[in-house]
Amino acid sequence: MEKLVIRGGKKLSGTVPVSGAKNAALPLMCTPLLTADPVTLTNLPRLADINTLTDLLNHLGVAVTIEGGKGGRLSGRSMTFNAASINDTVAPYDIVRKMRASILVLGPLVARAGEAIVSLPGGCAIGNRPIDFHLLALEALGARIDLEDGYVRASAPTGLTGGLINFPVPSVGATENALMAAVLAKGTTTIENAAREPEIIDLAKCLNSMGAKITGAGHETITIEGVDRLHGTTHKVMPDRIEAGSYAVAALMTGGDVILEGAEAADMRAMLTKITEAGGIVEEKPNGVRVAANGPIKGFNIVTQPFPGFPTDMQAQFMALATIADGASVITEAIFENRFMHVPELCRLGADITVTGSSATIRGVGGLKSAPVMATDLRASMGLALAGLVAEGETSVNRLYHLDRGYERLEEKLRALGADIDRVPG
Ligand SMILES: CC(=O)N[C@H]1[C@@H](OP(=O)(O)OP(=O)(O)OC[C@H]2O[C@@H](n3ccc(=O)[nH]c3=O)[C@H](O)[C@@H]2O)O[C@H](CO)[C@@H](O)[C@@H]1O
Ligand SMILES: C=C(OP(=O)(O)O)C(=O)O
Repeated sequence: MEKLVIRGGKKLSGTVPVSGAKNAALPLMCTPLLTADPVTLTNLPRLADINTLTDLLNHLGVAVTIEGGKGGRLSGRSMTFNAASINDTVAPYDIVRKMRASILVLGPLVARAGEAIVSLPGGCAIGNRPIDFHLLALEALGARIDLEDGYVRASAPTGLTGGLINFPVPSVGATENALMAAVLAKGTTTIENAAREPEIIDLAKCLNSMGAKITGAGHETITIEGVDRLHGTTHKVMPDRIEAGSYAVAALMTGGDVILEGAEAADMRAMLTKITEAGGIVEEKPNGVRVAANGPIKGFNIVTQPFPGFPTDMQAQFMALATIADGASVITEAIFENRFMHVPELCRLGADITVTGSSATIRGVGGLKSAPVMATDLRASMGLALAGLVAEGETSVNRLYHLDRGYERLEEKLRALGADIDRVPG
């Protein structure tokens, strides 16, 4: 096992290239299941989750080729997926347990093959994370759902039929599954209370370029006119707004000045507003977004919400920022019931945080002090790495497999900005 060793106190400055978005890439990689033609995705990030989904697609019979790399599965950024035929409709536990987003093969498999048998993903460190909305969506399109031996079987042997899907609360994954199921259904589907995240828009763009007829992506109501078949396409994965936001926080915390190259400010409004409230400078540039410190960090309040609200995937990073603010901040986690696992670890670095229910009160301290810390999930790991960048002494962050799910070449990118950071055997 490896760990990150960070010697805090360096100001970050320069330009950091923003990678393709993990949370856009994963649903996009499921679109090839909907067509017998090849689909090429460019700007794919080099991440463990991309490998896991590649394994699952291979298992289902999708041929995957990696272009532009110097060898090795992590070296390419452009991949072509060819699902000329589907050999298997089972997503096995061994793969699904590594990555919840495996559930995204459910909708496209039922739509194309008339059946999908997917292991129930179960909960994870941040919460229970049921999949009832995914199942509700498929049932609304006429699929029969059975739960057996830890697997969900969805079947529609004569094909899906368009219908009304009304989500109780917006769900990113369930909206994506619903979209990928409805594109090949007979007739019209309406999704009410759809998630409005930019990743949904990216998925709809890709599906439309394959011949789908989707309108309203990015709004609460999405309409899909089913088509008989889809064709291949080439699609560029959107920039990762969560990765970009994480580097924005790094710039502000370290008193630095960083250009987030390729970042899309329009997708990051809620977090950029909080950067400004915390006293940072935000400047939109032709090639991205500049974030710079401008004096002491001020306290701020956050409630996580579905897009366009403040993203839960940035909560841990902003909590790290709040630990060194002048004054108190309150952060309320309203999406996942157990997403404060970084709190005790931040406290080990000297932070002053009290949690009451779903709210954390963070009283800024003069400075953090290094300690070995344990990452519990992806964004918690980034929160701890950010704290390490300002902590006095040498902080080690263990359990890097979480970070490797979602941050491409993290230590390389931070080092290029001036951080003193190494990945070492743990
Ligand atoms: C791969 C990916 O894109 N992951 C993101 C996606 O996860 P994911 O798609 O799993 O998250 P959802 O938007 O579905 O979750 C929103 C809320 O709905 C609940 N829910 C969801 C589905 C369901 O069937 N039943 C149910 O109750 C969840 O427990 C949660 O409380 O959106 C989350 C919320 O922005 C992000 O934190 C994740 O990084
Ligand atoms: C929670 C996350 O991912 P996933 O939904 O894949 O667990 C995340 O990206 O922060």
